[in-house]
Amino acid sequence: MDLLHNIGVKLIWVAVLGDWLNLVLKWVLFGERLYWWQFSIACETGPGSPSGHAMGSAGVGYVMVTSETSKENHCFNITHLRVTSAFRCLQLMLWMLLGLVELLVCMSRVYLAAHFPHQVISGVISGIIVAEIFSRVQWIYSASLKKYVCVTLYLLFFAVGLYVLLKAVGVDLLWILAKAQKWCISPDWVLLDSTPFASLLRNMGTLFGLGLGLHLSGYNETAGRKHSSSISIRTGCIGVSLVLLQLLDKMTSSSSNQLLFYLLSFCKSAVALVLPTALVPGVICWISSKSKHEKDM
Ligand SMILES: O=P(O)(O)OC[C@H]1O[C@@H](O)[C@H](O)[C@@H](O)[C@@H]1O
Repeated sequence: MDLLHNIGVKLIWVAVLGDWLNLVLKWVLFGERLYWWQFSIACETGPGSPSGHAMGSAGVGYVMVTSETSKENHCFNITHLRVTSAFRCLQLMLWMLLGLVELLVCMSRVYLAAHFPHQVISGVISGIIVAEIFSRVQWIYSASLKKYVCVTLYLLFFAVGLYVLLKAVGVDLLWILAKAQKWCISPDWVLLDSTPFASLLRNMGTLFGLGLGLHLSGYNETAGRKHSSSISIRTGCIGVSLVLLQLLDKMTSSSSNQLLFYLLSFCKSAVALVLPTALVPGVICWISSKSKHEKDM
């Protein structure tokens, strides 16, 4: 397993678990929002505390900066005692960049009146905590498909169970959805894909897709199609994956049937991970090895 592979895996785990935790915290904390219904991009259907935008960007940004600085450490081949000034400068610049990005994200959410200041600050802090916890977790890099399926099901049933349990005792966790439907200036602004269950299914699809993609790419490698060596093959995989992901992103499903919408949301997110991790590299390597074989004959 190389370093870049591990960084990619950690990024997705932090993004998914961070967003899942954001959903649970929002349900538990019941955070009110300000006047979020006055802008289309801020007409959110989930409670306000902690901010999902602040939490997600902080968690993912923290992983990127810490991984990049340790990767540079690896590239420069330097010991802890002999850290060069260029390396320190790079570290400082990356941390400053992350600070600036977070400042802009938080200010924009408060400016749009989607959040109170304490909600964006708690979002940044909780995002960093999630990322820091995952920097100590090692089993994610070698988790089997079975483990991915178990974690996906556990997270899904935990969130749905919490919703059903609280509903049974008279607490409606979707209270802010009704508010959005009542107050957002245009009904078109209330998008089904911003609802808590759409976000839950999207995250579960992403985690399952990652597990499936890694499992299939492991199968590709044992089948002799090693797709990590050639730069041209890697570039081809990135290019084709980006085009296919753009096409996938453009696919929308009708929101008239909510259950079907959530199911398709799960499938779309899973496919978005299987494509670049297994399908595209597998097919490109198969084509290239076939043409090489034909040339040799
Ligand atoms: O809490 P915020 O900053 O308004 O963010 C809301 C977003 O939070 C994310 O966690 C969800 O995945 C999105 O579906 C949702 O739109």
